[in-house]
Amino acid sequence: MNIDNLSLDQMMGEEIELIPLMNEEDEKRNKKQPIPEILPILSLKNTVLFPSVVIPITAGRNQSIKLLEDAYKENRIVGVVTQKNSKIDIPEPKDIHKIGTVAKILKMLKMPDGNTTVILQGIKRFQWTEMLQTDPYFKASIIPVEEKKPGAKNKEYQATIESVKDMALRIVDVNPALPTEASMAINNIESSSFLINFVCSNLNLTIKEKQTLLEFDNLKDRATEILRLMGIELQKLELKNNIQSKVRQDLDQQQREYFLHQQMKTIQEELGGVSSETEIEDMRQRAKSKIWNEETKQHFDKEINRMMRLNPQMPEHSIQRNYLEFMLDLPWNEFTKDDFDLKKAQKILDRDHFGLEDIKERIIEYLAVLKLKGDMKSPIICLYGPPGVGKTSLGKSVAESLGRKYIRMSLGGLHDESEIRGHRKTYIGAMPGRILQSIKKAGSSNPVFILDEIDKMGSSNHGDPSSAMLEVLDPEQNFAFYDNYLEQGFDLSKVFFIATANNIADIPMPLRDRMEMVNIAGYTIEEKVEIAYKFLLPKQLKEHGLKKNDISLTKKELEFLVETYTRESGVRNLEQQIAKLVRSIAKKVAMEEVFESKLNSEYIREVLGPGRINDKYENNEVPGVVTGLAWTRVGGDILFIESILSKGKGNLTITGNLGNVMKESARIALEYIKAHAQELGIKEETFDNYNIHIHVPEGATPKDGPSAGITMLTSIVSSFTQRKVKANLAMTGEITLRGKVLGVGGIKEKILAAKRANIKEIILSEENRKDIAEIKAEYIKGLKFHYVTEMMDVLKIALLKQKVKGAKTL
Ligand SMILES: Nc1ncnc2c1ncn2[C@@H]1O[C@H](COP(=O)(O)OP(=O)(O)OP(=O)(O)O)[C@@H](O)[C@H]1O
Repeated sequence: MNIDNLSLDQMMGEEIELIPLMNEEDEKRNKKQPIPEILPILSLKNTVLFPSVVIPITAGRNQSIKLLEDAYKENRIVGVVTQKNSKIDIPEPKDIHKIGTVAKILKMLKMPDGNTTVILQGIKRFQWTEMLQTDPYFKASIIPVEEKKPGAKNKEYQATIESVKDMALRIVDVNPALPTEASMAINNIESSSFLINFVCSNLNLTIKEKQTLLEFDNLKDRATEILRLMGIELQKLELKNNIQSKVRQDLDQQQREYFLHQQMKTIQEELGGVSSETEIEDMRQRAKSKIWNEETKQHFDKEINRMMRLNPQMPEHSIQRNYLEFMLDLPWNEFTKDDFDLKKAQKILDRDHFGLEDIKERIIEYLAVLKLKGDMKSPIICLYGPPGVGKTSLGKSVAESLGRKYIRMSLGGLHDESEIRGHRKTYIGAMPGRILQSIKKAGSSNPVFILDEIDKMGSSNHGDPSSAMLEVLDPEQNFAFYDNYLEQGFDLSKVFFIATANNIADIPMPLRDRMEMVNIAGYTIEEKVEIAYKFLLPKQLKEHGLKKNDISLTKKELEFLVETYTRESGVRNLEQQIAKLVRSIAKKVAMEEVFESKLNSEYIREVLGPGRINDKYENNEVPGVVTGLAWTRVGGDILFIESILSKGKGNLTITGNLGNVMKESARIALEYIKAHAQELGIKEETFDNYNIHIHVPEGATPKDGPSAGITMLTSIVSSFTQRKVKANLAMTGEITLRGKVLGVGGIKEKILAAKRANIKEIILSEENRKDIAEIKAEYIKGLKFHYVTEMMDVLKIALLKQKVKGAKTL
């Protein structure tokens, strides 16, 4: 047996007329309807019928069908109650509620499936008192139960009714399952009790809740309760709607993105480009051949998965792609095989460089240790010396002889630590550090890596690059060099670093401690001529596409070239001058002009211009002019110190763009001379009657340092005594007020410069004797050294008894 609600469709079937809504009149009529004292009782499983409400019912149980048929034939009045438990098929009197609603059968239809459908309208509530019959259906004696309805003037009740109406309309509004016509129906309801019962009947409530509502005797209480239940329902509906719309939005967004991605992929493929998926797949394939440790592998997987999640149109996508490309491009644990044939190495070094025997030997020793020990733990070599002496090119030869890749990185002007270590990749425009960029370029993890101009590295508020360099150069740390961009340690321990510098004093101390310093001082004129003859000229001829006998330059012409057109310790400028000459001939060859392949000094002058006469020792005819030796970043040089007396009040003037230390030397010298005037044969009043002016040409070049001390001393004494300075003499040394001569630096370069300038004798501090001992005999051939400790000794050697021609009497 089965009693169910009729669906809306069925209700709208042809044979059912639409039941007009209840108005006050209908209600009154209903109330007056006589109710018999004994009624057939129809039990419903899932429905509670409220007074005045019209509902369709389908009866499936035989008893119910019989009941309805009998009642329909009689007065069409039945008592409708709800079962306490809807699961019971054949209920007994104890299984049904006591309170129900008397109903009128408005219509009865026989359905094709054998069921009977009736349209019932609730009339008023009742309570059954005694069950008189249970077979074939329930029949019981009943008493009507009146409802208490507050009057029209009860404001609270009216307000509650208004709220019920508003709330009902809102529920219709937010519940997508309800047709919008429902709000029209609600608006048309005039009777307050019908409104309450209509809402009770149609609201989505449990049967138990509906039965409780039905059992409220006071309509106001029923209204209040329904209001509460509607509030809950409304909240539930709104929550559900919110969730649904959010889910829908998320889905819409995802679908949209998926759709757009697909479109983009197709467009990219049409244009012949590579889609992001293909790119990622390529990268995964490339990663398979990489020699990575577990940690790096995991890192790569994590990062590539991240890339997959990124939208290819977003800038993050290309940042991520660049990062992964960089990881893949780096030569992780990829090495070139070393060639440890040291004889061959020696040959290559000799083939490319003239002289430099000590340095070459040191390099071969280094390679020997590398061959035997197999690691690079020995300190890094730093070649230092003036520009153009072959520091960088030596590194290149080392790379060739070992069969390693060669890279050079200039550290000059580097101020920022991140240039070495890179920027964290979260920054826009972030890049890896230059060390790893160079390694990537080299394509192997063990190249010969020249760190050029390590002394020119500065520091700024962006951090000190030298601290990052410490990690690079320290064999204990560089097996896991951390680059901020890569976010991984990279092994630099197999890299053969060679650093170069011009001035070791400018290399930060901690860096200097980690390197083995090897000095390349510079070349003598003879050596330069040899280098030009054997290396630079053939190299330039080759570079300009000329044949060997297109140009012939004898050593004599080369010497002229060196002396007239270059002023340097190295050979870079010389190489440039040779290149100019070679170019001039190349032009003639190309234009098929007739030319003389043997280049003489006239031709050189024609191409290179008048040239400049190098500073050479001049003469000793003028008092107060003494030759000093200076050290500059470009090597050694000679310099003249001049002093002159003029009538005055004993003032000292110093010119020539001198630094403080040099000015102090002048003052020390003068005070020393004043203190020892008698010994030196100078009248004391001379100091008060004459001004002395000391000048060091060339004024445009800044000069500083203490090494001109003895030169200034000699110059001032020569001016005050008008004594001649020994011919072809030069000197260098620091002075003290006590009269001592201290040692100075840059001796090798100074000696070379002195030789070039035609100096024959040199005064040095005793402390510098050891430096001279280190210089090869051929460099100092023809030079005479005087080692002194006292300033008086300098004067004894430097000043002749003889006065200059036309000497003044002071
Ligand atoms: N002893 C030498 N034999 C042959 N060629 C040399 C020698 N010394 C230098 N050269 C040549 O001189 C040129 C300049 O040398 P290189 O660039 O190595 O100088 P550098 O000392 O590294 O200078 P910088 O300090 O400016 O870097 C190169 O072409 C190099 O081959």
